[in-house]
Amino acid sequence: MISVIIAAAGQGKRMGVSMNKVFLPLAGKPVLIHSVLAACSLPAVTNVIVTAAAEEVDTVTQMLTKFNLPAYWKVVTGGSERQHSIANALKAIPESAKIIVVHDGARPLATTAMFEQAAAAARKHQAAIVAVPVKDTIKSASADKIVTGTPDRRTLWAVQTPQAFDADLLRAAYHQAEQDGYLGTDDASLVERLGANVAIVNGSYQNFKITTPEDMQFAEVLFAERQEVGQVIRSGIGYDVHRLVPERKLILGGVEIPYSLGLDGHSDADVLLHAIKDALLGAAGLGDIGRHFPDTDGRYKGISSLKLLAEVQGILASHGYHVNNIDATIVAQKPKLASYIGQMNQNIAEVLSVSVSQVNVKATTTEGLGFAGQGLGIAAYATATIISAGA
Ligand SMILES: Nc1ccn([C@@H]2O[C@H](COP(=O)(O)OP(=O)(O)OP(=O)(O)O)[C@@H](O)[C@H]2O)c(=O)n1
Ligand SMILES: C[C@](O)(CO)[C@H](O)COP(=O)(O)O
Repeated sequence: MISVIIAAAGQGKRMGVSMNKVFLPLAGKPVLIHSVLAACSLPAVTNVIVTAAAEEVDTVTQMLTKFNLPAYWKVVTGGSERQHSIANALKAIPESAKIIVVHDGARPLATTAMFEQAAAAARKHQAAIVAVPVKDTIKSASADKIVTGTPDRRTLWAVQTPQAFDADLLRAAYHQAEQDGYLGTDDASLVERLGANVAIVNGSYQNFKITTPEDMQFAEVLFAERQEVGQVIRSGIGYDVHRLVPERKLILGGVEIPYSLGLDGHSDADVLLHAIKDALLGAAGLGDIGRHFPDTDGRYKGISSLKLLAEVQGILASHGYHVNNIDATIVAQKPKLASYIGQMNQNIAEVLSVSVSQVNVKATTTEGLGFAGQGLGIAAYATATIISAGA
């Protein structure tokens, strides 16, 4: 189980704008959201703690709510220095966390691979940082700008985030730093003080910290490039069956259809939308509706499947996907569905924010064969294609 801390409680003074730099829009999303989503792209991440300045807690909360994160999240108030912010966030991490990954909200270009490699190295070595070899010659200098030394560049690394740690080790390091009044500029430096080894995993020169206005311009270019290069189409399949029973409404594609029987189920039993949702989640590699909306959860009793379709759309959006097209077939001997299909297409298109031409619902009988043919139940098949903006 991995817990993530995202540091976003700074002021962004060097950016020279009137708002916190992590709120600035970048490739259609705030900088902070890119950083959070990069961290959440690791399946083992179960919770995310975001630090925010006291006066920005509401703004950050609203922002995270809007982007419908795939993991549990919480916003905590930061401190006057980054280290104080992380110390506050540590208090909100569950005791059960094994690995804690710390990441700057201002590093939106971190990749899933960086998080994976840092976490794997932390499991092996207890502590790991993402870093790149320095390219320039580095000098030390006195306050009056006289060079005092030239360290051997071959031993120097420019350190980034994510930084990943054994949870107990990181807690001990922060405790010790507080006792000693030590203030470091990254998390690993606190762990180094305990004598622990910190492993380096290769970062990327593109994983820079957004600090000054030209960083925003450069990041825009890199995101645009990723979008072009990395855009992929994925497809998914969904199938569902519900039993026809008396005293239930028959709802298909969000349309209530007059019939003597209705579909039985925990929700409104809209078999068509269930198949479509499974196809969408399958296309995104995100499991199925049973995983996201278990029928053991009372919140979903009788719920409109259109509402859950909207939630699935939000989950996909938060993973950087949008819907390309849906094709679906309802298998029902009775009632005749042709006159309702236009409305089903419209309902689905509206919820998925696509045009009606991207949704194609069909219906068929089975010539009296099988459970559908005998009128015992209705089945639905769906396929979906979605487009990702790339890694
Ligand atoms: N008290 C602080 C200071 C910084 N940060 C976060 O730590 C990351 C790295 O810090 P930095 O780039 O220095 O951000 P700022 O402090 O916001 O920038 P500046 O120094 O230009 O004011 C940022 O995502 C920032 O929001 C934080 O959580 N709490
Ligand atoms: C943690 C860090 O991003 C590693 O490079 C960096 O040290 C943060 O420093 P800042 O002073 O908060 O910019």
